[in-house]
Order: sequence, then C-alpha cells, then structure tokens
Amino acid sequence: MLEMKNITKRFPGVTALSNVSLTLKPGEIHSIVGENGAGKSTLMKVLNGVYQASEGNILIDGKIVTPRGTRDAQKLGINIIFQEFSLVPYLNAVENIFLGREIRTIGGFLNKRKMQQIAQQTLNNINVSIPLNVPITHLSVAEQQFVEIAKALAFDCKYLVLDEPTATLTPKEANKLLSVMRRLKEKNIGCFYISHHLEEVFEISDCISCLRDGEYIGTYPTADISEDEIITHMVGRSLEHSYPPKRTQDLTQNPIALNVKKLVDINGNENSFEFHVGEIVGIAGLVGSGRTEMCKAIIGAYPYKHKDIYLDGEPINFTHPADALEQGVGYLSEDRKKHGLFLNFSIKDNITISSLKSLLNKSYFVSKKKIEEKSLEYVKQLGIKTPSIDKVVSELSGGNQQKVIIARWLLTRSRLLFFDEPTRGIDVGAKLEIYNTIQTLANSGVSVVVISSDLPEIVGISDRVFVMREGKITANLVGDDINPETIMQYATGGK
Ligand SMILES: Nc1ncnc2c1ncn2[C@@H]1O[C@H](COP(=O)(O)OP(=O)(O)OP(=O)(O)O)[C@@H](O)[C@H]1O
Repeated sequence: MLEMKNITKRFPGVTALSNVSLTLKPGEIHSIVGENGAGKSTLMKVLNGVYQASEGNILIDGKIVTPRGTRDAQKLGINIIFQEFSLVPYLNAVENIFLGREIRTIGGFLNKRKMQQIAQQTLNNINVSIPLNVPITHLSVAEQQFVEIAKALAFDCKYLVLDEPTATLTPKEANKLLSVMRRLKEKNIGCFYISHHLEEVFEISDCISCLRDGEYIGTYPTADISEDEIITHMVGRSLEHSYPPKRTQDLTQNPIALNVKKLVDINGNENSFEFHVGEIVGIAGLVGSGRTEMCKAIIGAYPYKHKDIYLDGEPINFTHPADALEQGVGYLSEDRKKHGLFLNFSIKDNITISSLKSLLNKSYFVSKKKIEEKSLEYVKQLGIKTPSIDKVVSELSGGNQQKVIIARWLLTRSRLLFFDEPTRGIDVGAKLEIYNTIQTLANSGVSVVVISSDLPEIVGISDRVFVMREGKITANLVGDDINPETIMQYATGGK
C-alpha cells in the first residue's frame, strides 16, 4: 500500500498543500478532485519526487520512502503521466519506452528484438494496438498516452498517476483510456486519477478524495456519494445549475457582425456563414473536423485558398491575428501553452499584453497603475487563485493559467471573440463563472463563437450551433435542434 501522510508543501507566498493524507491500494482507482489550484498536481509532484514535501512522509508498505526525482520514484514503482508528455517526438514507441533504460546484448549492442517484443507484449497486456515503428509524432494524442503508460508498465510499475489524461482526447479515445485503466486494475496496479470530468470520475473510481485550497476534505467510496455532493465538497457550496439560463430571443434578427460570404480552405472546402451581434454561436464537430482551422483562417492565423469577409458591412482581409485584434476580433487559442501564454511573464503582463494601447497615461506611456488595476479587477472577477499579480504564469495551476488568457481577451473589449475550448482543464465552479461571463459579454453586444468538444457545453450555452464535418459546415441548428443526438448525427455523417 502507498500512503501519503500529513503532506504539507509551501511555495513562497502560498501553502499549496496543508496536512494532506491519502492512501492507494493495489488494484484501486482513486480519483482526486478539487477546484483549480486546490493542490492536486502539487500532491502528485511530491509523490513523484519533483517537489520535496515541506512536512510529512510517503510510505510504501509501511516504510518511509523519499523519492528525489522521477527516476527515484520509478524505481519505487511510482509513475506519473502528465498532460504534457515526456516523449521524444522523433523516436518511435519502442525507442521512447526504453529511452535511457535500453536493453543490450552481451556484446553491448542494442537488443532491438527484445525491446520490440517487450513493448508489444506490454501493449497487448492493456489491449492496445499501435504502430511501433513510426516516430510518435505521427501518433494521435491518445496513442501517445498509451506509449506513456506502456513506458511505465514495462518497468514494474505498481502505482500509476494520471493527471487529467482525457482533457485533450475525443470521447471515443477517452473511453478507450478508461478501459485501459480497468485492465490496469485487473493487473493489480493502483491508480490515482485526477480529472475535472466528474462523469468519468464516477464511472471509473473506487473512491474519490476531495481537496480544497490545499486542504484535505475527505475520501468517499464512489457508491456512497453523489455528483452534487462531491461538487459541494469541492467548491464549498452547492451549485444549482451548470449553465446560465438560456436566452430565448431570436438573435439572428440582430445586425450581422461578421459575414463570411465565402471561405475556401486549403483542401477546397467552401463555407459561408454569419455571426450576429450579441449571439453566442457554438461550433461542434469531431476533433479534426476543421473547426479551429476555419476560425483561424478568418483571423489570418491559418492558410486558406480564398476569403470574402465583411465586418459590420466593411470588407476585411486579416493577414495576421494582430490585424484582427486591431479591428476588435480576438481569438483565445485552444493550446494555452504553445499559442496563448507568455509562460515566463507575470500574470499582470499576460492579462494586459493585448490591450496596452488602452492602458496609457496622460504622457502616452504605458501606465503601471492601470496595468495593476485592470489585472486585479480580472483576477478578482475570474477568481484566479494567486497571492499576487506579479506571480509568473508558469507557476499557476493549469486551470488558473486558462483563466489568465480568458482575462486577457475580456480586457481587449473585442466586438467578436472566438473561444477555442475555453473550459479545458477548468473546474466545475469556474466553468459556470466563465459561461456567465460569456453570456454577459453577449448581452452587451459582443458576438461570441465557442469552439468546443464538450457537447453538453455547446448545448448549454449556444444560441445557435454550427456542426462541422471534414472541413464543411453540415448543420446550422437553433432551438430544440440543439441537442447532443442531432449534433452527433451531423458530426458523424449520420444525417
Ligand atoms: N512551482 C510553483 N511555485 C509556486 N507556486 C506553485 C508552484 N506550483 C504550484 N503552485 C501553487 O500551488 C497551488 C496548487 O497548484 P496545483 O497545480 O497543485 O493545483 P491543481 O489542483 O492541480 O489545479 P488545476 O486543476 O488547475 O490543475 C496553486 O496556488 C499554484 O499557484
């Protein structure tokens, strides 16, 4: 049995964990839930030896162990799979699995055959079949995740931690991952599972532990607790609704904000559509259906063959996102680390960087005071958990990083905003705050486009929904037609 006893972890200015105790038995799936910044990832990094606990102990089978880093933890049978993989993109699955731990022949040469055999066997054990001999950069995110799991299992893993593994997976891939976890359970491997997707947590876990503000709230057998009760433990209050009440007026009567008369993508797919003032339009579709590419082409961040677009009746041809920003069109990117944040900049710089022109003082210099005032306002409005707006963004929890980018786009006071997967990695309470913010923006006349793989989210917040399949808009849904079944039919070609 693995035990974490009375773990406290302090960072300068923050107590990330305070006296937290958890256990993990072989063959158990133990979920850890909590709001953004509750301390889930930090606890797992302490377990992994990435961080040393300020107080408290880790015990395996009653003996205190002190992993000093990932390798140490692996030797103890503890492996963690984070959302950002530790794989080398240009090596294949076998090379990645054995990287730094290669098996050699007696003569000292790489024993490729043996490594291939073990890799294949390990993947067979969890019922996964993936090409072994191509660079893993050619594999899907889900397949790369299976390589990560195989990398752990090939070396006597007893305890596996999965930190938000399904955040970037399609529903089908997420199901496959859950079935792999069931296989691991049969093999007597204990799993800590961190996720904001409570349906998955309830489907897969034996028990659920809740953290709030770095404090341990409790551990509950899944069979004895409801989703609402868990939410109350997480947030400290009950949430009656997951979405703001739907607006009932016909917003397509409003003037057209953006009129895409013709947009032809690099594969020759042609679409035409419009967004109205104050409308929330959801764009649904399977991963790879071309949603992000279509919207990025509008703002000049993705190649296209032809475009004929009008903003408030005036022809526009953005060749760069900066042109779009200049005209009041913003884009919140789905990959916050690659295309959104300046990770080494402070929270206040990240929030204000796209609005500096509106933050000048009387002498036309950027006003530090205004930067601080505005940053503080949005940190408060979105509930960004931080001791200071000067904190470097890379030190924030994942969900709080996402809120920083949302704050940036809110501050730009754009008239049209694209939100690409806005609530990925965001906890339930904060999701509702973001939906409320989106609705308030729309009520004030901003057109909001939400690209999301989360179907309930699309259904819950959109006034109108476009469904995309293979680069083309296959449906423009309103009213009762905005439901998961109809959307899926159009997304998969069933209609
Ligand atoms: N390296 C660090 N330096 C300073 N503070 C940190 C560091 N890592 C984490 N923290 C702080 O510790 C707290 C807990 O963060 P953690 O990443 O564990 O939260 P989490 O529960 O995993 O959140 P999320 O659901 O958003 O991923 C946060 O306030 C975060 O800002």
